[in-house]
Amino acid sequence: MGHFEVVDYVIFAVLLAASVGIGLYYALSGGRQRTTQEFLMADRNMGCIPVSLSLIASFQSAVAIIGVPAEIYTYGTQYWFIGCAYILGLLIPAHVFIPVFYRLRLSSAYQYLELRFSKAVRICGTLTFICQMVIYMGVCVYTPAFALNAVTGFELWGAVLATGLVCTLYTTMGGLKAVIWTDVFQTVVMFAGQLAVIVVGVQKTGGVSEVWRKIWEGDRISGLDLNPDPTERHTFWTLGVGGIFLMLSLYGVNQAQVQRYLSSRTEKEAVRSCYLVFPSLQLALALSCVMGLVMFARYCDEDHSEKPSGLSMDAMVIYFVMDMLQGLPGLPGLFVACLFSAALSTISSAFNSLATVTMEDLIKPHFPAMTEARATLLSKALAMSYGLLCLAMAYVTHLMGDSVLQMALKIFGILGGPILGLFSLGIFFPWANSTGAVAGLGSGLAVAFWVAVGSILSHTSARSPTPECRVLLGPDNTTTTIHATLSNVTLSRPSGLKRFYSLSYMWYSAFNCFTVILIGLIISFLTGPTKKEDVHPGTVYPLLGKLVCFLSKPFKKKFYCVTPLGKTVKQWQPSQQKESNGSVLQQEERQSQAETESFFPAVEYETAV
Ligand SMILES: O=C(O)CCCC[C@@H]1SC[C@@H]2NC(=O)N[C@@H]21
Ligand code: NA
Repeated sequence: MGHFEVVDYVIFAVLLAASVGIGLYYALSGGRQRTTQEFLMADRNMGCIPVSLSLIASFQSAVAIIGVPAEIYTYGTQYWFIGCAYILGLLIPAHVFIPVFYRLRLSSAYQYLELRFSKAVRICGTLTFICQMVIYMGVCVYTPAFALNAVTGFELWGAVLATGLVCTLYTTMGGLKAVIWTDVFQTVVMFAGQLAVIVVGVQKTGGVSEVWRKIWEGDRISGLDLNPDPTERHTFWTLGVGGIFLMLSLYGVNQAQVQRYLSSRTEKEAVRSCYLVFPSLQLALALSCVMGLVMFARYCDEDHSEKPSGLSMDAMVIYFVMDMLQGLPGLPGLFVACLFSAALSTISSAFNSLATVTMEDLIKPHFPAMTEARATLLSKALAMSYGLLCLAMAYVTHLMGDSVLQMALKIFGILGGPILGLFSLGIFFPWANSTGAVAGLGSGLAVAFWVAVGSILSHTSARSPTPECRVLLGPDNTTTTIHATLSNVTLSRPSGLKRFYSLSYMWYSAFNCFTVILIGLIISFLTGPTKKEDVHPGTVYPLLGKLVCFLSKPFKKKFYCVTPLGKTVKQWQPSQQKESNGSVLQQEERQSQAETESFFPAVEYETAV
């Protein structure tokens, strides 16, 4: 089933060659990757278009291309509501996280944690991030190779090795510039591949109206499920609200994305790139969901006997693609190129961000005297070693067996959620101190693993409706319902601890984030909250102050806004720059501080006038 013509291999090889070519170009042009500023930060001179396409590519891998259609085919279009989470999931990074990180002129997001808390907090954050990305990278390398192998006999470990090596090669040679520009190229290939499958799929299934009829009768268009039960796997709340925290953990505080924001030539360019992510992410989501619907329309009214038995849902997507594109030379190759583009662009982003944080957060602080040449060489060696580590992780994924989409989203929830909580604790709660931060992160991770392991051991993965597919059978047009797939039988409502374990994995990000914040604040207050004047300027975003000012706009006189206590506050104008604790601020720092203060009005409480 699904053999490849020569032209398909040529297209796949062209994709790999193009990526290596871009890497080579950036290795031999510009500053020739001789400084970490260029290698890790792309000289901080990138425009918003490439940055925004690169931001998409970072967390849109073969997992989404295979996993989302499988999700839609099995459970209907409920997952599509995650698109609602993209609104706040991108607005908050654009207006809270980017200004804070950009004005502190960081290289690694975790430098923020040392400025706001302490070196220990920075190390803990960095190590958690490294765990998250290494495991996630394993899933991303494994997914395309495994799915292809299951259906087409495509050489599994050969593909994994080819992907890993090509990716390590151009990441090591061309640094962040190469990673961003290959991401741009690979995102275009990714969209093209999905579009090709949809167009051919619709045409082969009898046209749009026929596809729509089958989808409608197959009850695949899910309504707005407002069920508030947090153990329901996918509802508007778990996807639309729980998804916001998933997005914040990825597009707000994940180093791979923060590094792209920081590589933008200006803060405004970075904010614009964040805004540009929204339409592209909606397009990516729509393409994946439509692909799942077309696949459903194609196979719904067929008995499932002729399919190779035991194919997982993820492999079924490849089966569908090869079935659609067979006999159209070049298109199977295009889809394989699309799959590996999605994987490569995510893995290269992960490599590069891992190398950056390892250098900036774990090595440089201990070797301040290290020369640029040696530091850059070490960064390249790190990219290489992470490449090999990720191949090992691919094997671990082989053993896990969950649906790849669910696996990736769980990883983000279990490890990304606590990191989001740690940064939120620092940015929104000035009283939080280092002890609270470490205790919060530790407890957040402990609870996260407790829930995750609990849900695996008690097999109460969140209840899901048994998908049905009503089809017209026989000449007398009787309708029969068959179960599209044998999903786990819905269990009786679990109680107590079992209920806790059956929390929907889409709530992991929010739940773990709040655990870190709650514990972090409690410990901070118990061990002596941080005083306002001790907080490093520009590391706190006065959410309350901004909200109050924003909400009280109608009543606000020029330069004043009313606090909830009815007092008037005088917004601090840059001209009234004070020497903070006696030391004269350097002109440049004064300017950046003024910028920061003007963005976050440092409110001073005066007696009511
Ligand atoms: O594709 C992957 O590698 C991970 C699965 C998707 C991750 C999340 S889901 C919400 C957001 N939208 C995306 O396209 N990726 C992230
Ligand atoms: Na990708």
